[in-house]
Amino acid sequence: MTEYFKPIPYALWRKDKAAFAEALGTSFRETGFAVIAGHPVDQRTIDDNLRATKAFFAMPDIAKLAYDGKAGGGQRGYTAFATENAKGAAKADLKEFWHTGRHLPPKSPYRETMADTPSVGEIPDFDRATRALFDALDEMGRDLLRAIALHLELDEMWFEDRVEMGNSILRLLHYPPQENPPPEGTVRAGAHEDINVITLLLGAEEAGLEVKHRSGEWLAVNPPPGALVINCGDMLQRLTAGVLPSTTHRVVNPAPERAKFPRYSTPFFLHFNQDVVIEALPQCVAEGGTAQPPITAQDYLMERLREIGLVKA
Ligand SMILES: O=C(O)CCC(=O)C(=O)O
Ligand SMILES: [Fe+2]
Repeated sequence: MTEYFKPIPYALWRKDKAAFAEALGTSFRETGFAVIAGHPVDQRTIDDNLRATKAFFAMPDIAKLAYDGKAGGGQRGYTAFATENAKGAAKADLKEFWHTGRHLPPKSPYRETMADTPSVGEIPDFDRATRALFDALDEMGRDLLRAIALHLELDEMWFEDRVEMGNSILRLLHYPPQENPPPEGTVRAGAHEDINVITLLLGAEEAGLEVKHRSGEWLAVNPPPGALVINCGDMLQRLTAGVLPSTTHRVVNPAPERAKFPRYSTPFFLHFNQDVVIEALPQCVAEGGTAQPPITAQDYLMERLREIGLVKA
């Protein structure tokens, strides 16, 4: 049987760039996903963020709703339980979440489309801990993009100035325990694709994440402790004319013996700068990919947010 999601050691990137790029590219082409072992994000940064996350979601609804991000399409702050739905799905997901966005300099032109993240006064370490994890994953994401660039026969730094002010988002996710069976047909996260360039996901050790292989089979992703899951989003798929697929994935409800446990996971959605034009790479078209018309990252994001119910049409 093919061994999917075999952890790729991050240390290989330091030792042999070509070998790492090849391993990452092969995994992405096959499943749209990869698992990275020995990632460089400091455990303390992860632990502090998780502590802040748990403290936030433990607050009463009324306190959380003071940070409601609805007016801004849920791109910053809090989105309440059962609000977001997967594209085309009738039922909302059994999750609540928080979004931290990029911290922009006061005069940045990107302020027009990228809002500030609200500060959470009730939890003294919240702003610092979430910002620290945002920055660590932003840095690691840029490093991974260098490997992806090599795989795509681009200059290693090709992505660098296209993502440095990207509208990236750190999502703190809370899937509450399911002590009573949830309503028929509802799941923790319905089948969907991510909108962005790449996603770096922490916290998928608690079971539930499944990836739809092109054979139609749902594959469970069970990263070992300390590993990080990464996947291609729609923007990378569009850039590569489908050569690197943005694979459908979901989070299924827990098995009965885990139903009393919550699930906390933390995807970092790495985005392009809003004004980047996403246009199919000729080398990907040449190898059989299907090009779509060029579109700016901002226009594409708005189109997709309408589809998932975060921005009303
Ligand atoms: O919670 C997870 O493991 C995955 C979450 C996810 O796919 C998403 O929020 O886009
Ligand atoms: Fe996702």
